[in-house]
Amino acid sequence: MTSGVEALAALARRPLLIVLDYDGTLAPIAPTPEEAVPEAGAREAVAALLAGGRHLLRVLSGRPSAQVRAFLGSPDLPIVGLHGLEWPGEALPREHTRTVAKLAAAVPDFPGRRLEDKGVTLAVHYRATPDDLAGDVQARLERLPVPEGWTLLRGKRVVEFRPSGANKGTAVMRLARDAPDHLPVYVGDDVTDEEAFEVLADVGGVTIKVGEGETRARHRVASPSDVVTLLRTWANAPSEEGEHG
Ligand SMILES: O=P(O)(O)OC[C@H]1O[C@H](O[C@H]2O[C@H](CO)[C@@H](O)[C@H](O)[C@H]2O)[C@H](O)[C@@H](O)[C@@H]1O
Repeated sequence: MTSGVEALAALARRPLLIVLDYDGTLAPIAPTPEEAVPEAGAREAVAALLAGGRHLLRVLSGRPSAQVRAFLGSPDLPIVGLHGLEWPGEALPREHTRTVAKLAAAVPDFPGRRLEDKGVTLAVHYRATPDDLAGDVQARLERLPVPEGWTLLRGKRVVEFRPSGANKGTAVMRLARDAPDHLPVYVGDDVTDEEAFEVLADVGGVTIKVGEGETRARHRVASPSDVVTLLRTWANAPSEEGEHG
């Protein structure tokens, strides 16, 4: 395990496929989803990498892609949303609406409860739940029946019901297959990002965990601020031939 931005700077001598999570990676965790604005400099660093054209950049988020786009701008940035269920130019699976409604009806009330119905998944947030109740609330949520063919995800003060199959691991592998001449790099901070870390490690990709906590990633940076520094560094790095861009 390496730590810090310096150890990762030289990677950009090769063309990279940079796949970024959003919450906790490009934006500090905030009290509500609406308040999770990008880290200072993140929008500019994303734009610089896209403009440079040497590296490929993708965002892979649990959010609907439109929310991420609203935060980041950059209309040309490809965004895969909903943990790999939503792909640019492809229709969303619509057969899950009734299951999501049933799941929402089964979620017990608790202080600070917030349901986020994303159409094909359901997130149950408990960030606004008092700390002394959060452990019990999490345990109750994790005991809810999970429909056949669905998976319960654990995240930062959130649990999420999602159809099985698509996940950040399968999504990052699809992105990597579509860019065989680029070294895949995945940067993320949360439990769902571990799915991407696991599969990328198996194919020689670079895996970077943001923040503390156990991880399968091989590298670590401390914060979204470090992620911005890293993206800037890569945007300005010389290529193997010693040229910029
Ligand atoms: O895959 P990501 O881009 O990291 O998205 C994961 C979830 O992020 C959001 O929730 C988390 O961030 C919120 C804002 O910082 C925070 O309030 C919440 O407690 C976190 O769980 C988003 O609301 C979810 O839809 C995403 O799945």
